[in-house]
Amino acid sequence: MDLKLQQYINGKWVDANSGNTRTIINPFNQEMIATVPEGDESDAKAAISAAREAFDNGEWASTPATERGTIVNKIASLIERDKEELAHLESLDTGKTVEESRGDMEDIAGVFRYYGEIADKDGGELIDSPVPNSSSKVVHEPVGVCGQITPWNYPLLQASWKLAPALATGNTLIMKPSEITPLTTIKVFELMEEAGVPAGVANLVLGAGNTIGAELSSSTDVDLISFTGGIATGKKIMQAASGNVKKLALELGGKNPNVIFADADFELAVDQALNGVFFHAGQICSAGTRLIVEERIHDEFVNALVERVKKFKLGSGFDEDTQMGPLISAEHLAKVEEYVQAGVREGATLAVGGKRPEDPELQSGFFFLPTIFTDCTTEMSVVQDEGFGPVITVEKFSAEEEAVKLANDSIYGLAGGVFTNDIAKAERCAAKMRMGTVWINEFNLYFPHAPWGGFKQSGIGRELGKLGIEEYTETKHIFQNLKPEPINWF
Ligand SMILES: NC(=O)c1ccc[n+]([C@@H]2O[C@H](COP(=O)([O-])OP(=O)(O)OC[C@H]3O[C@@H](n4cnc5c(N)ncnc54)[C@H](O)[C@@H]3O)[C@@H](O)[C@H]2O)c1
Ligand SMILES: C[N+](C)(C)CC=O
Repeated sequence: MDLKLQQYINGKWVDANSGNTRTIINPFNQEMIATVPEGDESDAKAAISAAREAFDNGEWASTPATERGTIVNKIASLIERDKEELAHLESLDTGKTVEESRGDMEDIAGVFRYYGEIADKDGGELIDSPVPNSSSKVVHEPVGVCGQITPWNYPLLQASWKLAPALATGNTLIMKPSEITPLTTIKVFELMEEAGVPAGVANLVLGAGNTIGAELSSSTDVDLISFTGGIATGKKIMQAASGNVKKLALELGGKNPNVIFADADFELAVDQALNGVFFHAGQICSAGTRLIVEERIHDEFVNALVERVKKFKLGSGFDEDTQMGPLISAEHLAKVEEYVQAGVREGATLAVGGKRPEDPELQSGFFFLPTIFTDCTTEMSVVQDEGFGPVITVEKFSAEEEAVKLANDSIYGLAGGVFTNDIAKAERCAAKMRMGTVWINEFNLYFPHAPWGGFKQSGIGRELGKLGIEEYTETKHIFQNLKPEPINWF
């Protein structure tokens, strides 16, 4: 593998201080793909200190935004140049199909391009000061040293949403990718070095969350933590970050409703409902795993889903006809199995799937059959909890208000969908659905220009779009008295 397989701290490629390593495996066949350093708190501290020094010396923050934008744009071009290699690495590491990974790499290049282009578009704002003989302006400055922690399901995509705006706005950073999927993030650090990101500005530490992630979250030298991952980890990070009242951006989980009205285009809704869940084997924060179907079409809709699901081709992400790859790990597979068993115990009906496949060719991988539960009710754990696997629950409704109530009956509020040909009805539902993204006659679409994030326990803050830049800036008001005079109070 033509990859450095090291950490990147203060402009140098280094092993872990302890000399420890971790083996990275392919979830399709459990073969070893690579051995990478397993850093710990001491590596995190070295990276924090490099990022602190690089921020405090002021060089990167005071580099003209146009120049920073040029570097971020160059990273986009290098990702486009190395797209095939990156897609191959992502599929090896995650098991997703190489076609999906290619799409991810295009999205990732697009994110760097978007932030590269808008890096120099914020010239601040002049305020019409109410005080005579004064000037008043608002400027945006980088937050400082940013800790960035990412999950395994979209390793490089989630990293790009953090790296690109942080660099464009003049911050310095320490990235910690998921310990089980670090390869494409390592590769992008090679590309960032090639693009001219100065030493110390972007640092990469590899290893576990409870060591490196915890150090980043609690360090008083880190000014902001941007985290994407599960709710339980997000809560720990919030607590650890309180020590120095860090700024926090949290992108957490979802149990996302997809409301299908009887007047929807039937074939479109079936197709999008399947894509919305089974893409990447359901390991998507915004997967539409909670189907809410109008009673009149419920049976026909479920039958159509089941017939399509039975024909899915599971296999290696590198086989052209594979539609769904494995889950990420043995541990995650065991969690999904337990989640499904809980659904059965609680009285949901298994319409299809519910177990590992029997195909001998899939026995070395972490495969789980696409699964549909019917007869679901809101209090069931499979309806309320994020399973993060290829599992749909189906509930019925008969009135619009009931559909919206079901959709909102969740601790989550990441995303949701509505399928109907009645545009007024779609707009009414979208207005009442309490989530960060609502798709109408669409599911799981995102692009760099529009913000992404969750209501309720799905998170705090927004990534992407102009709000994605705001996460990485502090706002400063500068007031100048142009005719100063003593106040003569004391
Ligand atoms: N909202 C979004 O945009 C979005 C996107 C992708 C994934 N997710 C969510 O991510 C979850 C799946 O990812 P996961 O299993 O990797 O999540 P996770 O919370 O287990 O791990 C995420 C990251 O946090 C690190 N971590 C673990 N413990 C930590 C600690 N104590 N302190 C600091 N860091 C720690 C991990 O090492 C990893 O890098 C799902 O819940 C999914 O919905 C959300
Ligand atoms: C945010 N997204 C949809 C790219 C990945 C969620 O897991």
